Amino acid sequence: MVNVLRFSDVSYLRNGRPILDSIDWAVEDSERWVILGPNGAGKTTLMKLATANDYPSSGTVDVLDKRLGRVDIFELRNRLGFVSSATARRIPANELVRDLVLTAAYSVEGRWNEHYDDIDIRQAERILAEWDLGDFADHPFGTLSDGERKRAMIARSVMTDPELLLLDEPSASLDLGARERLLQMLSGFAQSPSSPAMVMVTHHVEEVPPGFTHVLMLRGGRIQAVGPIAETLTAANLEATFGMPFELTVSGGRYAAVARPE
Ligand SMILES: Nc1ncnc2c1ncn2[C@@H]1O[C@H](COP(=O)(O)OP(=O)(O)OP(=O)(O)O)[C@@H](O)[C@H]1O
Repeated sequence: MVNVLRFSDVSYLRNGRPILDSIDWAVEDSERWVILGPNGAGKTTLMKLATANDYPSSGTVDVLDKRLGRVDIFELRNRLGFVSSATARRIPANELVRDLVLTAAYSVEGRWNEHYDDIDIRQAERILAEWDLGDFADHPFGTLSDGERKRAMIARSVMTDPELLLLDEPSASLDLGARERLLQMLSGFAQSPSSPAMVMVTHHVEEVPPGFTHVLMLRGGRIQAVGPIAETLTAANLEATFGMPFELTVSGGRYAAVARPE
């Protein structure tokens, strides 16, 4: 087992306020983590540190065995896959889906005059099929539905064989069918031994894909609960995290939570 991410006593302060407070957390290469918490809990800030897009105010963050502050972050970012609504906004609307995936191998957004190797072209075709995008390969990114865009961004992020894949709210804004289709794919991907370590942020227990192994629950910048999902994602921990009582059901590896009448 290899640590791909390690936060040691990490705090992140802005305007004298702790946005993350004394976070101790480690992710191993075989693990798939869900980060769960209410609005403003600090989830996006945690992802900024995990993707080397910011630095802690105190404590240490190690990403793929490299200490933030001591490593060339551009070299590190080539070993990470990251999908968020902000990364999708940077994609030119006229970029073809095939090129979107292919250009990841060359760390560019928007095809120019690069020459692509056959091995990269074959890898892109395989990944497009895997994420059910074969029919959209020649469509411009700007014409895709939200669900297709999410799949296209994930396909791009796995093109480089990242050692750690981070997904910030991949199911946000999707309709029920698109959400379920994406969850099935994420679940299959999470359960493949050849997949990288994964960390996925969500607000909703219904969006936890079966196959995810661990959960970190955040509230007000502090860890409320952390550990293997089966024993940590409980009604009591949801109440501590979201500040109200829930009835939690688990069926076929899927979670559902509704407010418990008081
Ligand atoms: N650079 C900053 N300066 C000041 N406050 C900040 C900064 N970054 C984040 N915050 C504040 O820190 C808190 C946590 O923000 P963050 O975006 O990490 O939460 P989140 O859990 O991702 O929320 P959401 O679920 O709504 O996306 C919020 O109250 C936010 O306003």
